[in-house]
Amino acid sequence: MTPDLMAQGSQARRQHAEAELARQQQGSGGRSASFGRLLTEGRPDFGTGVALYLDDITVSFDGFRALNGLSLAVDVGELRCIIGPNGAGKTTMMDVITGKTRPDAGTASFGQNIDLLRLRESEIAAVGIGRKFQKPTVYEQLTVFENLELALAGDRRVRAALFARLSDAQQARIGEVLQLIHLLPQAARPAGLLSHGQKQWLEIGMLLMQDPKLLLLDEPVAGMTDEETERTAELFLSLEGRHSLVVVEHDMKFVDQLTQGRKKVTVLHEGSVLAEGLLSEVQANERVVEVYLGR
Ligand SMILES: Nc1ncnc2c1ncn2[C@@H]1O[C@H](COP(=O)(O)OP(=O)(O)OP(=O)(O)O)[C@@H](O)[C@H]1O
Repeated sequence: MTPDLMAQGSQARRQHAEAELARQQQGSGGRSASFGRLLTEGRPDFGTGVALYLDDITVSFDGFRALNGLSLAVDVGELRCIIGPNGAGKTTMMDVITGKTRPDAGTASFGQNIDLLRLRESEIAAVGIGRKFQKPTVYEQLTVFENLELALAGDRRVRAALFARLSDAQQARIGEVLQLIHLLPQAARPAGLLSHGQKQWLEIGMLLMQDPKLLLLDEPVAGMTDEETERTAELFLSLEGRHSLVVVEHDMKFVDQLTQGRKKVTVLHEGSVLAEGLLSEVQANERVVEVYLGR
Protein backbone atom coordinates (compact mmCIF):
# COMPACT_ATOMS: atom_id res chain seq x y z
CA MET A 1 0.00 0.00 0.00
CA THR A 2 1.35 3.46 -0.86
CA PRO A 3 1.83 6.04 1.92
CA ASP A 4 -1.03 8.07 0.39
CA LEU A 5 -3.45 5.18 0.57
CA MET A 6 -2.33 4.45 4.13
CA ALA A 7 -2.95 8.05 5.12
CA GLN A 8 -6.38 7.96 3.46
CA GLY A 9 -7.13 4.71 5.25
CA SER A 10 -6.20 6.01 8.69
CA GLN A 11 -8.17 9.21 8.06
CA ALA A 12 -11.21 7.17 7.05
CA ARG A 13 -10.89 5.04 10.19
CA ARG A 14 -10.61 8.15 12.37
CA GLN A 15 -13.68 9.69 10.73
CA HIS A 16 -15.58 6.45 11.22
CA ALA A 17 -14.61 6.31 14.91
CA GLU A 18 -15.61 9.96 15.43
CA ALA A 19 -18.95 9.35 13.72
CA GLU A 20 -19.51 6.25 15.87
CA LEU A 21 -18.78 8.22 19.03
CA ALA A 22 -21.12 11.02 17.96
CA ARG A 23 -23.93 8.52 17.27
CA GLN A 24 -23.38 6.99 20.72
CA GLN A 25 -23.52 10.37 22.41
CA GLN A 26 -26.81 11.11 20.63
CA GLY A 27 -28.12 7.83 22.01
CA SER A 28 -29.10 6.47 18.61
CA GLY A 29 -29.64 2.70 18.35
CA GLY A 30 -28.40 0.35 15.67
CA ARG A 31 -24.66 -0.08 15.44
CA SER A 32 -23.94 2.27 18.33
CA ALA A 33 -26.10 0.14 20.61
CA SER A 34 -24.07 -2.93 19.79
CA PHE A 35 -20.84 -0.93 20.18
CA GLY A 36 -22.05 0.03 23.68
CA ARG A 37 -22.68 -3.60 24.53
CA LEU A 38 -19.18 -4.45 23.42
CA LEU A 39 -17.73 -1.87 25.79
CA THR A 40 -19.65 -3.14 28.81
CA GLU A 41 -18.89 -6.78 28.06
CA GLY A 42 -17.48 -8.51 31.12
CA ARG A 43 -19.48 -6.49 33.60
CA PRO A 44 -22.43 -8.34 35.09
CA ASP A 45 -25.79 -6.65 34.72
CA PHE A 46 -27.66 -7.12 37.98
CA GLY A 47 -30.71 -5.15 36.84
CA THR A 48 -33.10 -7.99 37.64
CA GLY A 49 -31.71 -8.39 41.17
CA VAL A 50 -30.42 -11.90 40.45
CA ALA A 51 -26.66 -12.49 40.78
CA LEU A 52 -26.42 -16.17 39.92
CA TYR A 53 -28.84 -18.20 37.89
CA LEU A 54 -28.52 -21.93 37.25
CA ASP A 55 -31.17 -23.60 35.16
CA ASP A 56 -31.63 -27.32 34.57
CA ILE A 57 -27.93 -28.16 34.90
CA THR A 58 -26.90 -31.74 34.30
CA VAL A 59 -23.39 -33.13 34.80
CA SER A 60 -22.64 -36.79 34.11
CA PHE A 61 -19.52 -38.74 34.99
CA ASP A 62 -19.48 -41.97 32.99
CA GLY A 63 -23.25 -42.03 32.88
CA PHE A 64 -23.66 -41.17 36.60
CA ARG A 65 -25.54 -37.90 37.10
CA ALA A 66 -23.70 -35.83 39.73
CA LEU A 67 -26.05 -32.95 38.90
CA ASN A 68 -29.48 -33.79 37.63
CA GLY A 69 -31.59 -30.85 36.41
CA LEU A 70 -30.27 -28.48 39.08
CA SER A 71 -31.94 -25.05 39.12
CA LEU A 72 -31.04 -22.31 41.56
CA ALA A 73 -31.15 -18.51 41.76
CA VAL A 74 -29.18 -16.36 44.21
CA ASP A 75 -30.03 -12.69 44.59
CA VAL A 76 -27.63 -9.78 44.57
CA GLY A 77 -26.28 -9.34 48.10
CA GLU A 78 -27.90 -12.55 49.31
CA LEU A 79 -26.17 -15.00 51.67
CA ARG A 80 -27.35 -18.48 50.70
CA CYS A 81 -26.38 -21.64 52.56
CA ILE A 82 -26.39 -24.90 50.62
CA ILE A 83 -26.62 -28.10 52.62
CA GLY A 84 -27.00 -31.73 51.65
CA PRO A 85 -25.59 -35.16 52.45
CA ASN A 86 -22.27 -36.41 51.10
CA GLY A 87 -22.32 -36.86 47.35
CA ALA A 88 -25.33 -34.55 46.86
CA GLY A 89 -23.48 -32.56 44.18
CA LYS A 90 -22.47 -29.44 46.12
CA THR A 91 -18.84 -29.40 44.97
CA THR A 92 -19.82 -30.25 41.41
CA MET A 93 -22.21 -27.28 41.45
CA MET A 94 -19.33 -24.97 42.52
CA ASP A 95 -17.17 -26.52 39.79
CA VAL A 96 -19.80 -25.67 37.18
CA ILE A 97 -20.15 -22.06 38.38
CA THR A 98 -16.38 -21.53 38.27
CA GLY A 99 -15.86 -23.20 34.89
CA LYS A 100 -13.92 -26.19 36.22
CA THR A 101 -16.57 -28.64 35.03
CA ARG A 102 -18.68 -28.19 31.92
CA PRO A 103 -22.26 -29.41 32.20
CA ASP A 104 -23.85 -31.66 29.58
CA ALA A 105 -26.98 -29.53 29.60
CA GLY A 106 -28.48 -26.43 31.18
CA THR A 107 -27.62 -22.76 31.52
CA ALA A 108 -25.61 -20.78 34.06
CA SER A 109 -25.47 -17.01 34.09
CA PHE A 110 -23.94 -14.29 36.20
CA GLY A 111 -26.27 -11.32 36.29
CA GLN A 112 -28.57 -11.37 33.30
CA ASN A 113 -25.89 -11.00 30.66
CA ILE A 114 -22.87 -13.19 31.39
CA ASP A 115 -23.06 -16.75 30.14
CA LEU A 116 -20.74 -18.61 32.51
CA LEU A 117 -20.68 -21.69 30.31
CA ARG A 118 -18.83 -19.78 27.59
CA LEU A 119 -16.05 -18.48 29.85
CA ARG A 120 -12.80 -20.02 31.01
CA GLU A 121 -11.99 -20.33 34.73
CA SER A 122 -9.74 -17.25 34.71
CA GLU A 123 -12.39 -15.21 32.88
CA ILE A 124 -15.03 -16.21 35.44
CA ALA A 125 -12.75 -15.00 38.25
CA ALA A 126 -12.18 -11.77 36.31
CA VAL A 127 -15.90 -10.99 35.98
CA GLY A 128 -16.24 -11.14 39.78
CA ILE A 129 -16.71 -14.69 41.06
CA GLY A 130 -14.29 -15.74 43.82
CA ARG A 131 -14.03 -19.25 45.22
CA LYS A 132 -12.64 -20.39 48.53
CA PHE A 133 -11.73 -24.05 48.71
CA GLN A 134 -11.85 -26.04 51.93
CA LYS A 135 -8.09 -26.11 52.46
CA PRO A 136 -6.42 -22.72 52.96
CA THR A 137 -3.76 -21.94 50.37
CA VAL A 138 -1.79 -18.97 51.63
CA TYR A 139 1.91 -18.23 51.11
CA GLU A 140 3.30 -19.46 54.43
CA GLN A 141 6.69 -17.71 54.14
CA LEU A 142 5.19 -14.32 53.37
CA THR A 143 3.60 -12.01 55.93
CA VAL A 144 -0.15 -11.54 56.18
CA PHE A 145 0.24 -8.10 54.58
CA GLU A 146 2.32 -9.49 51.70
CA ASN A 147 -0.26 -12.19 51.04
CA LEU A 148 -2.92 -9.52 50.62
CA GLU A 149 -0.56 -7.44 48.51
CA LEU A 150 -0.04 -10.37 46.19
CA ALA A 151 -3.76 -10.94 45.90
CA LEU A 152 -4.07 -7.39 44.54
CA ALA A 153 -2.14 -8.52 41.48
CA GLY A 154 -4.91 -11.01 40.81
CA ASP A 155 -2.88 -13.53 38.92
CA ARG A 156 -0.47 -13.92 41.83
CA ARG A 157 2.69 -13.17 39.88
CA VAL A 158 4.86 -13.13 42.97
CA ARG A 159 7.93 -11.15 42.00
CA ALA A 160 6.15 -8.52 39.93
CA ALA A 161 3.59 -7.91 42.67
CA LEU A 162 6.10 -7.65 45.51
CA PHE A 163 8.36 -5.25 43.65
CA ALA A 164 5.55 -2.98 42.51
CA ARG A 165 4.90 0.08 44.70
CA LEU A 166 1.51 0.27 46.34
CA SER A 167 -0.63 3.33 45.77
CA ASP A 168 -2.27 5.05 48.76
CA ALA A 169 -5.61 3.61 47.69
CA GLN A 170 -4.18 0.08 47.56
CA GLN A 171 -2.60 0.46 51.01
CA ALA A 172 -5.91 1.73 52.37
CA ARG A 173 -7.74 -1.22 50.84
CA ILE A 174 -5.32 -3.70 52.43
CA GLY A 175 -5.85 -1.94 55.79
CA GLU A 176 -9.64 -2.20 55.38
CA VAL A 177 -9.48 -5.90 54.57
CA LEU A 178 -7.06 -6.59 57.47
CA GLN A 179 -9.59 -5.03 59.80
CA LEU A 180 -12.49 -6.94 58.28
CA ILE A 181 -10.75 -10.32 58.67
CA HIS A 182 -9.54 -9.48 62.21
CA LEU A 183 -5.87 -9.79 61.28
CA LEU A 184 -4.66 -6.21 61.66
CA PRO A 185 -2.49 -7.09 64.70
CA GLN A 186 -0.99 -9.99 62.71
CA ALA A 187 -0.17 -7.96 59.57
CA ALA A 188 3.61 -8.40 59.89
CA ARG A 189 3.55 -12.08 60.91
CA PRO A 190 4.46 -14.81 58.46
CA ALA A 191 1.23 -16.52 57.40
CA GLY A 192 2.71 -19.91 58.32
CA LEU A 193 2.50 -18.94 62.01
CA LEU A 194 -1.25 -18.26 61.93
CA SER A 195 -3.83 -20.65 63.39
CA HIS A 196 -5.92 -22.73 60.96
CA GLY A 197 -8.87 -20.35 61.40
CA GLN A 198 -6.71 -17.28 60.82
CA LYS A 199 -5.34 -18.81 57.62
CA GLN A 200 -8.89 -19.33 56.42
CA TRP A 201 -9.68 -15.67 57.12
CA LEU A 202 -6.52 -14.59 55.33
CA GLU A 203 -7.54 -16.53 52.27
CA ILE A 204 -10.99 -14.95 52.37
CA GLY A 205 -9.21 -11.59 52.67
CA MET A 206 -7.15 -12.45 49.57
CA LEU A 207 -10.37 -13.09 47.67
CA LEU A 208 -11.82 -9.82 48.94
CA MET A 209 -8.84 -7.88 47.53
CA GLN A 210 -10.33 -8.59 44.11
CA ASP A 211 -13.71 -7.26 45.27
CA PRO A 212 -15.73 -10.19 43.89
CA LYS A 213 -19.46 -9.71 43.47
CA LEU A 214 -20.10 -13.37 44.25
CA LEU A 215 -18.15 -15.45 46.76
CA LEU A 216 -18.36 -19.24 46.81
CA LEU A 217 -17.25 -20.76 50.09
CA ASP A 218 -16.80 -24.50 50.50
CA GLU A 219 -17.07 -25.67 54.13
CA PRO A 220 -15.35 -22.55 55.44
CA VAL A 221 -15.47 -23.49 59.15
CA ALA A 222 -14.26 -27.09 58.86
CA GLY A 223 -11.57 -27.58 61.52
CA MET A 224 -12.25 -24.25 63.27
CA THR A 225 -12.77 -23.79 67.01
CA ASP A 226 -16.21 -22.64 68.22
CA GLU A 227 -14.90 -19.13 68.74
CA GLU A 228 -13.35 -19.00 65.25
CA THR A 229 -16.62 -20.32 63.79
CA GLU A 230 -18.57 -17.54 65.48
CA ARG A 231 -16.14 -14.91 64.22
CA THR A 232 -16.42 -16.35 60.72
CA ALA A 233 -20.21 -16.04 60.91
CA GLU A 234 -19.78 -12.38 61.94
CA LEU A 235 -17.41 -11.83 59.01
CA PHE A 236 -19.83 -13.33 56.49
CA LEU A 237 -22.72 -11.35 57.90
CA SER A 238 -20.67 -8.19 57.47
CA LEU A 239 -20.03 -9.09 53.80
CA GLU A 240 -23.69 -9.84 53.06
CA GLY A 241 -25.33 -7.08 51.06
CA ARG A 242 -22.10 -5.86 49.48
CA HIS A 243 -21.39 -9.30 48.01
CA SER A 244 -23.53 -12.34 47.23
CA LEU A 245 -22.32 -15.37 49.17
CA VAL A 246 -22.95 -19.05 48.51
CA VAL A 247 -21.83 -21.11 51.49
CA VAL A 248 -21.69 -24.91 51.30
CA GLU A 249 -21.69 -26.23 54.84
CA HIS A 250 -22.33 -29.32 56.96
CA ASP A 251 -22.15 -27.53 60.34
CA MET A 252 -25.80 -26.75 61.15
CA LYS A 253 -24.92 -24.53 64.10
CA PHE A 254 -22.94 -22.33 61.73
CA VAL A 255 -25.77 -22.36 59.17
CA ASP A 256 -28.12 -21.28 61.97
CA GLN A 257 -25.79 -18.41 62.90
CA LEU A 258 -25.65 -17.28 59.28
CA THR A 259 -29.33 -17.56 58.47
CA GLN A 260 -30.52 -15.92 61.74
CA GLY A 261 -33.86 -17.68 61.51
CA ARG A 262 -34.94 -15.68 58.48
CA LYS A 263 -32.81 -16.61 55.45
CA LYS A 264 -33.47 -19.29 52.88
CA VAL A 265 -31.43 -22.51 52.87
CA THR A 266 -31.18 -24.87 49.87
CA VAL A 267 -30.97 -28.64 50.35
CA LEU A 268 -29.33 -30.62 47.55
CA HIS A 269 -29.80 -34.33 47.11
CA GLU A 270 -28.77 -36.56 44.21
CA GLY A 271 -27.84 -33.59 42.07
CA SER A 272 -30.96 -31.47 42.38
CA VAL A 273 -32.82 -29.27 44.85
CA LEU A 274 -34.72 -31.37 47.36
CA ALA A 275 -36.04 -28.53 49.50
CA GLU A 276 -35.69 -24.81 50.01
CA GLY A 277 -36.85 -22.68 52.93
CA LEU A 278 -35.92 -21.56 56.44
CA LEU A 279 -33.51 -23.88 58.27
CA SER A 280 -36.26 -24.81 60.75
CA GLU A 281 -38.58 -25.66 57.85
CA VAL A 282 -36.13 -27.85 55.95
CA GLN A 283 -35.06 -29.60 59.18
CA ALA A 284 -38.70 -30.49 59.77
CA ASN A 285 -39.16 -31.70 56.19
CA GLU A 286 -39.62 -35.48 56.20
CA ARG A 287 -37.82 -36.05 52.91
CA VAL A 288 -34.83 -34.05 54.14
CA VAL A 289 -34.72 -36.04 57.38
CA GLU A 290 -34.88 -39.27 55.35
CA VAL A 291 -31.95 -38.41 53.07
CA TYR A 292 -29.83 -37.29 56.02
CA LEU A 293 -30.56 -40.45 57.96
CA GLY A 294 -30.04 -42.52 54.80
CA ARG A 295 -33.37 -44.31 55.09
N1 LIG B 1 -14.71 -36.46 38.60
C1 LIG B 1 -15.65 -37.30 39.00
N2 LIG B 1 -15.77 -38.53 38.45
C2 LIG B 1 -16.72 -39.40 38.84
N3 LIG B 1 -17.64 -39.14 39.78
C3 LIG B 1 -17.58 -37.94 40.39
C4 LIG B 1 -16.58 -36.96 40.04
N4 LIG B 1 -16.79 -35.85 40.81
C5 LIG B 1 -17.84 -36.13 41.60
N5 LIG B 1 -18.30 -37.37 41.35
C6 LIG B 1 -19.46 -38.01 42.00
O1 LIG B 1 -20.55 -37.12 41.89
C7 LIG B 1 -21.32 -37.11 43.09
C8 LIG B 1 -21.40 -35.70 43.63
O2 LIG B 1 -20.13 -35.35 44.16
P1 LIG B 1 -19.86 -33.96 44.87
O3 LIG B 1 -18.41 -33.98 45.30
O4 LIG B 1 -20.28 -32.86 44.01
O5 LIG B 1 -20.80 -34.05 46.17
P2 LIG B 1 -20.80 -33.15 47.48
O6 LIG B 1 -22.20 -32.82 47.76
O7 LIG B 1 -19.83 -32.02 47.32
O8 LIG B 1 -20.24 -34.17 48.56
P3 LIG B 1 -19.43 -33.87 49.94
O9 LIG B 1 -20.41 -33.27 50.88
O10 LIG B 1 -19.01 -35.25 50.36
O11 LIG B 1 -18.27 -32.98 49.59
C9 LIG B 1 -20.64 -38.10 44.04
O12 LIG B 1 -21.32 -39.33 43.95
C10 LIG B 1 -19.25 -38.22 43.50
O13 LIG B 1 -18.68 -39.48 43.76
